[in-house]
Amino acid sequence: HYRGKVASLCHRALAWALRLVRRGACVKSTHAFVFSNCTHGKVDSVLETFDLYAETHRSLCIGPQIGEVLDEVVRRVCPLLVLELGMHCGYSSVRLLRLLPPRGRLVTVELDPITADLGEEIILVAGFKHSQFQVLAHSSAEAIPTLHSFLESDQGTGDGINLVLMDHDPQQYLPDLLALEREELLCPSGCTVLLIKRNQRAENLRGILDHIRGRRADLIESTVMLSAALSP
Ligand SMILES: C[S@@+](CC[C@H](N)C(=O)[O-])C[C@H]1O[C@@H](n2cnc3c(N)ncnc32)[C@H](O)[C@@H]1O
Repeated sequence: HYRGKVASLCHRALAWALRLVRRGACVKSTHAFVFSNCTHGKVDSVLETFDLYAETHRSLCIGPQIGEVLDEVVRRVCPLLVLELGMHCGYSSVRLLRLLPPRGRLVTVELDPITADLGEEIILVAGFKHSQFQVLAHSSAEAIPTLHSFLESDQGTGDGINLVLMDHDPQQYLPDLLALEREELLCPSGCTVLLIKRNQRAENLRGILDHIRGRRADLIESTVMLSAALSP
């Protein structure tokens, strides 16, 4: 009489425990898999190993499908200075860095310090040097006001940020864009903002979309990504 119910309960408990374990282990296990299975110094191998991991494990990386949309935008904008909010394990950072022009630089922000360390190691494993990127282990709200001093010390990218990739906390997308504008960190001749749309409800992004439309920016919407070219 109770066998079916007990089996169903056990199944649900196991699924819950697995979800819990995978959620906790996600960053470390992604890092360990990529670190030990990719060819060090080969960018394509690093990205392919991330994709291989994501075939069998839960992964927060944007993955190849969104990655190709990102590549297309980076090739078009050819940015000298990119700001990434939400680095995680470094997948999108590596994707961005491999397409930057020789003088191009990436500043990437990650809230969790352990994740930030692991992501930074993966960027180095992919063959990039500290002269090409900077990891800030802070929340986006803390990091943005500090970017000024960082930009001023950077001769090649003095015009400001040309491309912003937001893939952190959707609740922060609008406050962070407003802070970037208030701090005058965006390139005065125009800046492209990419917003990753995961499973957020449409209303969570309504504020930032209204703001972008209010600026009469060119807004390109896809199911996975919103790209806005903010004019001066
Ligand atoms: C979806 S993951 C980013 C995935 C990454 N873009 C990739 O494709 O590899 C989101 C990351 O943003 C970080 N995060 C969340 N809120 C943040 C905030 N307010 N500031 C900075 N990072 C944040 C999380 O710790 C997490 O590592």
